[in-house]
Amino acid sequence: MGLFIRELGEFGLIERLSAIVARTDPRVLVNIGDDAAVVRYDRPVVMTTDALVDGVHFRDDLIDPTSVGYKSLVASLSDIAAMGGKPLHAMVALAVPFTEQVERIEAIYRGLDEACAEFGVTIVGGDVVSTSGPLVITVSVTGELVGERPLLRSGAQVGDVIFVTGDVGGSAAYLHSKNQSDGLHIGESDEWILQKRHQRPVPQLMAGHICAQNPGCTSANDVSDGLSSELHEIALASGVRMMIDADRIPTLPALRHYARVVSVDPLQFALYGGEDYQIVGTMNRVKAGSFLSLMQAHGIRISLIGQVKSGEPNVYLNTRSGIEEVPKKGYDHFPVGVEPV
Ligand SMILES: Nc1ncnc2c1ncn2[C@@H]1O[C@H](COP(=O)(O)OP(=O)(O)O)[C@@H](O)[C@H]1O
Ligand SMILES: Cc1ncc(C[n+]2csc(CCOP(=O)(O)OP(=O)(O)O)c2C)c(N)n1
Ligand SMILES: [Mg+2]
Repeated sequence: MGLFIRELGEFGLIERLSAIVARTDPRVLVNIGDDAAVVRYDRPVVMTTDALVDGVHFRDDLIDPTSVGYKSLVASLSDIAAMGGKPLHAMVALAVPFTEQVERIEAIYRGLDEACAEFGVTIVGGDVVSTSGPLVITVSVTGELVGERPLLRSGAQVGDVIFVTGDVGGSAAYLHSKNQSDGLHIGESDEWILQKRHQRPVPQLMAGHICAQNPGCTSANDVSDGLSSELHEIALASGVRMMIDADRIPTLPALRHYARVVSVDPLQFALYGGEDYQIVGTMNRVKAGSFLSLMQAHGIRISLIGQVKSGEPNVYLNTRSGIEEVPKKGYDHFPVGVEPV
């Protein structure tokens, strides 16, 4: 049996956790240990926060605690990327059950630290409280805008092309496979590929920088709730219609293979799954060629998946059998009309 947090106490835990994430950063004037942190920024500040709840955002049998920590930071970095920002500092608030073991929280912090090191972020503070409910990790990140302006959801123009980075649906396919009762639908190497999408998503920071510095990029949104949901957000904020081509939506061979085995349309995962942490956005058609080349020169996979049209804000899918409306579904914490279980 490991050590329980109540044997260590609040301050003992904070001491251990801050040792895991300690780093020196010339921008940090006051680090962990005082009433608040003080940092120095030279440019407009971008800030975001996301809470992750045990049982809702992660579950022991789907993800290891180090990856939970890693992914908790990535979820916020992804929002900063989609705004055209460079993440710099983070705050982490933990609501910890009385029965929690120190080992698990330390593992989460090792994952947070891993992501901090990889993406140049310093954790400058946080909070620890007890709870009679599940573990909640709230990560807030601040950074600076890299370009002259933030990337918004509201700038899409009629005639623009729609782009998405990387591939979508892999994380949701992994969750789906783990929720199958017989669990034998997936080969080992495909499972490993999809597991990585779920457990270790990559925030599209470089793609966000390139978008922010290109005046032809008219809107951007990160894919947390699902491609459909994010496209609907852009359509609504910009007052445009989005038309996407089913055949151009980028999915992994491992996802398509799994989808075939379980007889699910791969687009179900790609459009409505979520937690892809890719960037979807719109781009002036004339500037699209050089934009694509620059992305590719940086090793970023990017696909043009459709066009922006005029009309009532909505999203449509062009398939081989015709054009259909894409429902605005995706991950919703409080779906209307669904009674809690
Ligand atoms: N409790 C809240 N108080 C104030 N603003 C909130 C709250 N929850 C969400 N928001 C804001 O609403 C907007 C949409 O949130 P959300 O759907 O979570 O975006 P995302 O998918 O990018 O994380 C964001 O600007 C977010 O900051
Ligand atoms: C145990 C478990 N069930 C379901 C999911 C899938 N899931 C949970 S939250 C979510 C959407 C993203 O989270 P949210 O809090 O809506 O992020 P935001 O849009 O605010 O960035 C998804 C797809 C998961 N990761 N783990
Ligand atoms: Mg959010």
